[in-house]
Parts: sequence; structure tokens; C-alpha cells
Amino acid sequence: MTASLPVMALATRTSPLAMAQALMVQARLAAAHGVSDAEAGFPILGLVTTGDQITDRALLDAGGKGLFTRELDRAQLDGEAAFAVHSMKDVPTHLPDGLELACVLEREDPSDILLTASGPGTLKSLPQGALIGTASLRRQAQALHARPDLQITLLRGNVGTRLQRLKDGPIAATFLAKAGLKRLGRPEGDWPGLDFAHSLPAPAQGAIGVTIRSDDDAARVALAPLNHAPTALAIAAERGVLEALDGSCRTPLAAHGVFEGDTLHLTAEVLKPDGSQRWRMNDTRTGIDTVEAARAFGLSLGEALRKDGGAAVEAILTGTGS
Ligand SMILES: NCc1[nH]cc(CCC(=O)O)c1CC(=O)O
Repeated sequence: MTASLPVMALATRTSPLAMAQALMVQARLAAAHGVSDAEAGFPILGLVTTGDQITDRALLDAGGKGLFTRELDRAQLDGEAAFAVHSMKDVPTHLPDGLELACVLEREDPSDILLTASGPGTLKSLPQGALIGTASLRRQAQALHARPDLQITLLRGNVGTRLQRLKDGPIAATFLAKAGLKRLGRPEGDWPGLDFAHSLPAPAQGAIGVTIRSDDDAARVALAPLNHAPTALAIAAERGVLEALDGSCRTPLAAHGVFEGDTLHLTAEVLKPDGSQRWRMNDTRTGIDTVEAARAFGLSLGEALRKDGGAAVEAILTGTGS
């Protein structure tokens, strides 16, 4: 490379996890293009998003999609940043006009872990009636499906805050994505992940993506060596499930895709928020090699699940169910 590469900024949220992820992308860009001063070639632009400023209520009550992405989108469209680095789990299925997903890094372990003050927990190991802190409808519903005796309360905040809350009581446990803990270099990142039988991850959990402006060919070319095709295809399928089943982030749903050889295995699930019912389906496809084909696979599995769930699932999707 490429003394000719223009300086291209990376927009990111300012949370410790978002910053760690932006630094990963920055380092990989610098390595891929032989840039010795990564921060000079690919400076990081930290932005506070609407979602970051909401701490006192469940995100689902805050309204609107893309609470964690809007300000990053704007920075890209305004030309302040060539790239925005995202946890793909937080990115709405439809990007704003003028932006596109240009690269997805190889996925980290997508599983959830159950954090307790005394170490790794499992849904089975929790005491009768234990109080779980979470802001995630999916995790709430999955926990209650496995353990109807559990109690749920709202808990948000970074890992340190949450650990302190667990120590203070009365909250016994909280769920976190293993990928985030690993990227923060926390020892809990090496704890065993929860079994997908009860704790199927959110669509795209564990995957980092980078968006660009659709007209920015230099940015697209710069990112190409960072893309991991099996991850990009797996999360496109998972996000297809999301697209078929949810417009609102108010649906407890999970999806996981993984390749075995050239066969993509996809599992999708919807639950009642109170965990009293769960619908799960899986399917496989061979030879999927475009994001469009992967999305179509996900859409079809999501639609099949929707059909299978009938009026009960429809009531959950429209928010009229319990
Ligand atoms: N909802 C916030 C969020 N978005 C992405 C991650 C973790 C990292 C990832 O999934 O890539 C987290 C934290 C968590 O759920 O524990």
C-alpha cells in the first residue's frame, strides 16, 4: 500500500465496548494497508448516541429504532466519518438511505453467559424464585420459559456497575453477551456460554460490522480484506429472521446461523414475554454464497415460524399479546 489512501475516520459510540471494537477495526485496517500510525490513518471519532443517554427505563419504552446508531449514521452522511463500527446486534435491519454494510468481522462466540456475584451461573443452578436483572425481552422470556419461578427486574449499565449491583443484592444474576466481555478483556469472557437449548442468542450477537456511504468506493475497497464471508452470510440469515418477525424490537426473539462445511444451519425462535410459550424452528441450506440469498433464507424461516405460531405469535408481534 498506499501512501495514497486518504485519511478515513471511524465513527463509534463512546462506551468501553464500542471503543474496544473501533480499536479492533482500526488496527485491522492499519495492518491490511501497511499504515504504521493507525490513529493518523484511521482516526476514531467517538459520539454519544440517544441510546447511551437513556439509563432509567427499558430501551423498548424509549421508542424508535436505531437508538444506538442514528448519530453515527449522521456523521457518515455528513462526511465526518468514512466508517461506522457497530455491534450488529444493535443495527436495525434496514439501514438509512445512502448507507450500506460493507464488512463484517469474523464472529466471536455469540453465546450469553449468566453472571452471578459468586461466578458463572446456569438457569438450572439458580435458587428457587431468584431475581434476575435484565433489560432484554429475549433474555427475560428465555429465563422464564426455562424457570417460571424466577423473578425479573430491569437492570442496565456496564459490567462493573452490574457486578456491583449483584454484590449489593437482591439481584442474583444478570445475562451478558460473552463476546462483549471477551473484547473488554474481562475474565468472565472465558466463562462457559449458556446452552442454546434455552439461551439462543439474539440475531447477529457477537458480530461487528462496519458501514460506509454507498458512494464511497475508497472506503469499500479499504474494508474488503476485513470481511469474513461465513459470518456475513450467517448474520444476514439471522437478520432475515428478524425482518420477517419484528419491526419494533418489542418481540422476544432469537436466531442463530452457523456453517458446517457449505451448509448453513439456521435456528429461529419467538417467545411470549412471560415465557409461557415458545416457538422454535430450524432449517438448513447448502450453497448460500450471497448476502441476498442468506437474507431470503432467514425471511423464509421467519415466515414459517410466523405461520406455525398463528394468532398467538401474531399477537406478540403486534404487541397485543401478554
Ligand atoms: N445490547 C447491547 C450490546 N450490544 C452488543 C453487545 C455485546 C457484543 C456483541 O453482541 O457483539 C451488547 C451487550 C450485551 O448484550 O451483553
